[in-house]
Amino acid sequence: MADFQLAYAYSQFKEERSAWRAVIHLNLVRSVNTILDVLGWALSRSSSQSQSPRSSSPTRSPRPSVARPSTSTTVSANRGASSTLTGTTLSSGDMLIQDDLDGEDDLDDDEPFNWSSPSPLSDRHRLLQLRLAPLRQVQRDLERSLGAATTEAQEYAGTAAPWERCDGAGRRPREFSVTSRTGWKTALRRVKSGYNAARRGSFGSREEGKTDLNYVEGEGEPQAQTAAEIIASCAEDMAALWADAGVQAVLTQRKMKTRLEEGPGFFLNDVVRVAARDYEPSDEDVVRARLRTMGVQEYRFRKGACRLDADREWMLYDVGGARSLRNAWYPYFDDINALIFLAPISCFDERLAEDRRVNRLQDSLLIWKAVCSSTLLAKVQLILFLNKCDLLEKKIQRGVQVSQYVTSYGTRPNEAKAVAKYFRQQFKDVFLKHSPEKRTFYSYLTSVVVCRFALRGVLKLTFIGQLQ
Ligand SMILES: Nc1nc2c(ncn2[C@@H]2O[C@H](COP(=O)(O)OP(=O)(O)OP(=O)(O)O)[C@@H](O)[C@H]2O)c(=O)[nH]1
Ligand SMILES: [Mg+2]
Repeated sequence: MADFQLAYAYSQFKEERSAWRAVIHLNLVRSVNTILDVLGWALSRSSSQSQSPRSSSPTRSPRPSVARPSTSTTVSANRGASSTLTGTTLSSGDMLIQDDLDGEDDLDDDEPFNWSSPSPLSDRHRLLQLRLAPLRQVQRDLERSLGAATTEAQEYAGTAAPWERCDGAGRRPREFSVTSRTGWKTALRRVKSGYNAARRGSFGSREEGKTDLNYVEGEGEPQAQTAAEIIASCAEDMAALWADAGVQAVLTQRKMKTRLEEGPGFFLNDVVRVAARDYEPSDEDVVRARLRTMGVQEYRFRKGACRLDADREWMLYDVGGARSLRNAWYPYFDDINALIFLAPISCFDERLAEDRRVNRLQDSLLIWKAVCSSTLLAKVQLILFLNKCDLLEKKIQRGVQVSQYVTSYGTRPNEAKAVAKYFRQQFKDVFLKHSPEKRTFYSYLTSVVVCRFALRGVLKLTFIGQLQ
């Protein structure tokens, strides 16, 4: 969303930019804490291995098994539309997706590391662990000052990997998010100035001015400042942690390295700059930051929407993509000109955070199908962005085989261009089969982080062509 603001409401974007510091700090600290979790787990593994190679951790709690569907599932282009946007109806059809994805959750707590001995971990790593321990509290404080604590739902994201912090049943806590009840913009403003900003938005409706926010006025700023101080004092250790060969070996072995680096909101490569006391986020940082939206956010753009109609006001609604929030989209469907649908096509080998059994690409295609079939949207121009092409390219370059996850891809070349073309065709087939009325298929391959100016061009074309 930040990309849209950057392209169309730059002054507003600039105003909010410094407030993003807390979000970016939170992104950074979350990455470090994730690494510390893996490291802690690996240290306990390596010490128990050195004592008794086959013994398991005494603190290990049993993990429930996840029911898995059979060998592969199919995204159908033939079936009738699902009546809700949360539907995950599967049937035989076009794109076959393998259920057994990368196996990242299949790690056994008892599984030893395949260290080429000796273990790359030592007391130095325990020291780093200790020195970075204050970042746990920093994460909690930042989440609190951004408003999450008051609204976080008790939602769990399936079975946790062994290194993840879990409740007694082995379930992982949900990803940090800011809901529209507080409004992330409000949270940002609060962090920036402690100002009791107007509360806006309400979950699942277009009403404004709801005041169900429960926070202490002015609390955010001091907490964010303290967090920034601690982060600055931990900068060297964070950099050392990320640069450490032993840590990198653990992350690589646990398939965490690329997941972290290619994941959203990754700032560890910029740790020195981001952790500095005088850090001010750049435009690029804000675009790269991850702040999950839950609910619906409203944006107004006046000028610059298009050259031919500079004074027209544009309303843009950004909806949270999480499964539990999709029904909140409906109130917006009856009165819009265009719907921009972003489908991250690099996610063909990933699972939903909300349900680790569901492939992300498959999920996108199913929502796309529901959107295409909706009679409420029959006259709305649908614009499809097949996004995260840069990550798709990276993944393929490091040897990930698409056909291993999307079995229907068959023997087509394992090249980003061909893969993107194939995925685009799947979305197009669904569009053509399920649109209640004849309409043109508009789709664009995008990488919003890498080429935001290209995106800007695309958007201009789209708005001029379709919304006037
Ligand atoms: N590398 C890369 N990262 C991207 C791209 N598009 C988005 N991201 C990153 O993905 C993260 C999530 O982006 P958001 O726009 O917040 O995601 P969202 O789809 O709104 O997700 P919800 O708010 O949960 O619905 C951010 O860290 C972005 O920088 C892309 O094309 N390439
Ligand atoms: Mg969002």
